[in-house]
Amino acid sequence: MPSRPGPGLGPTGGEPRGGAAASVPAIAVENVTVHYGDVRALDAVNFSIAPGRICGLIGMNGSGKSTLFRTITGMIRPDRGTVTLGGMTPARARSAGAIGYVPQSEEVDWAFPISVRDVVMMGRYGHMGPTRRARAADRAAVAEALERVELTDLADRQIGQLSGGQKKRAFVARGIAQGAEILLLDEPFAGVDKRSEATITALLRQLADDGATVFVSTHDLNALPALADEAILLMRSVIMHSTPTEILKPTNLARAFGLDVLNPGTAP
Ligand SMILES: Nc1ncnc2c1ncn2[C@@H]1O[C@H](COP(=O)(O)OP(=O)(O)OP(=O)(O)O)[C@@H](O)[C@H]1O
Repeated sequence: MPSRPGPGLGPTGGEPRGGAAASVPAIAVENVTVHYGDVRALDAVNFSIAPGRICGLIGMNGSGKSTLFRTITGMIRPDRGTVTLGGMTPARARSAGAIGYVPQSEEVDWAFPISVRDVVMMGRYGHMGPTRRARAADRAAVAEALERVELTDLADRQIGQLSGGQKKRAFVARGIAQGAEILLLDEPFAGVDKRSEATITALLRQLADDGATVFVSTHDLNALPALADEAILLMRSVIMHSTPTEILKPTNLARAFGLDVLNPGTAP
């Protein structure tokens, strides 16, 4: 993974202002098509995201958001097209610890007997070697990550005994402890109250200010301007990739959702 972009990249985004590393997209998806049997979940998806940006992913149920995340992380291999992360294949980026993934809640076994601290420690596995024995540096990174997401007091709780927002923060902490340069979050605001949503939004902004690239799916359209520098409207392929303001224009949302989702009363 190229080193994180330095001060050449503005904290709230903006185009990279030079430097070879800054010209390599953090996430590049080229012509990606994915099928599940006969179902075409993604169809010739194309876009790229520059380092240090927060990009929102918007689309109706079944539009392919989770499939796109799984393809970017390398869990799914596309039938056609390529994904590159900082110039690397997903497999290489994963083994380099460059991708952090916060899955949808339904994908996690919350009954698994593991503490919050241990979940965050999983982010350090790539740093530990085959013995997976935590060293002082690993424990310090976990403690710092827990502090950043304000979960230090709950570190010894079983992971399933957290609230929805706290669970999301635990997984964000795993990505922080890992030192992930690309963070993918699938619906981090689902089942989360406004306060936790604001905490997570502020945290993601800090991570992006530090150079991380954040790609986040959400159904909460009203949260988009505060959350993201740019956004993608997905419906099997990219309908639009622009600023949140542009994406949220009713005519554009109608292209993805087929109705005026922000002002349902005014829908034709
Ligand atoms: N394992 C699977 N086998 C078959 N079809 C699948 C599978 N997973 C997803 N699909 C289908 O692929 C399409 C895209 O699904 P995906 O889960 O990526 O959408 P999504 O945008 O994440 O939806 P949601 O907002 O409901 O989470 C849908 O038509 C879905 O039914």
